[in-house]
Amino acid sequence: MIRLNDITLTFADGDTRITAIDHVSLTAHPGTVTGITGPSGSGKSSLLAVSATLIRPDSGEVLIDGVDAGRLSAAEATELRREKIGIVFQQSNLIPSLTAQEQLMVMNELGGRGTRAGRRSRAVASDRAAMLLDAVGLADQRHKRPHQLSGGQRQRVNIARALMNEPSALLVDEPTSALDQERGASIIELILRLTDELDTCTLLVTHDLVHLPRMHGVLRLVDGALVDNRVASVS
Ligand SMILES: Nc1ncnc2c1ncn2[C@@H]1O[C@H](COP(=O)(O)OP(=O)(O)OP(=O)(O)O)[C@@H](O)[C@H]1O
Repeated sequence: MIRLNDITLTFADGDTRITAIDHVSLTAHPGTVTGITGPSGSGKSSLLAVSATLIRPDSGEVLIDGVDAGRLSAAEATELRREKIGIVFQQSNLIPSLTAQEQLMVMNELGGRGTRAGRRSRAVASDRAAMLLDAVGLADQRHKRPHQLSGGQRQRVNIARALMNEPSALLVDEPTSALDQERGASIIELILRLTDELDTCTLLVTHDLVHLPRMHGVLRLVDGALVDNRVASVS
């Protein structure tokens, strides 16, 4: 579970400070996708970065599976990210020289001993990579490198890679921004299905309102503050 309690985050801006997140609280449960929406500059990416423990807020608590990230040392926070958090960034950041299968295998090398599955042998990791690439519809593309894949396929590899270490939290930033409507919709469907099958608590940033009715809950930000909090029946 991800729980944010009264998060405020500011950035220096000359002599003053910009408030990127303004007293935001949220709870995301396993098996659900929470959409985070709002206009450009409203704090969506900042909220995801705080949830990922990549940025420390000025105040408030970030709890990942009950662990208070604010009380961890930098090394412990890195370990928490490896074990518990899968991140899909807006820009595909695949390694150009590696095949799809190898992109996933790299995550196993980074995975700590304490992950939900522990660090696996190469054979077990290879099986999990193959299973995930199959789950994202790329079983027959696994030996291709990023330049041989379409934008939608690269995004699918990103999602599979984020799930390699069995994270309890999946954080996804604008996964459809570089895709047409149809490919975007199929990426959203994929994230919904994997969230259900793998029981992740998923936060998904999108400015595309079309996808929001499919989510279990929606948070709308304006100027860093929560203005609408729709939580559906699924919890
Ligand atoms: N590293 C930073 N340094 C200074 N200001 C920042 C930094 N990151 C974000 N901001 C500011 O914080 C506010 C929120 O930015 P953020 O990127 O979280 O918004 P967003 O809703 O994700 O925007 P977009 O939809 O355009 O990606 C903006 O005013 C932005 O300029």
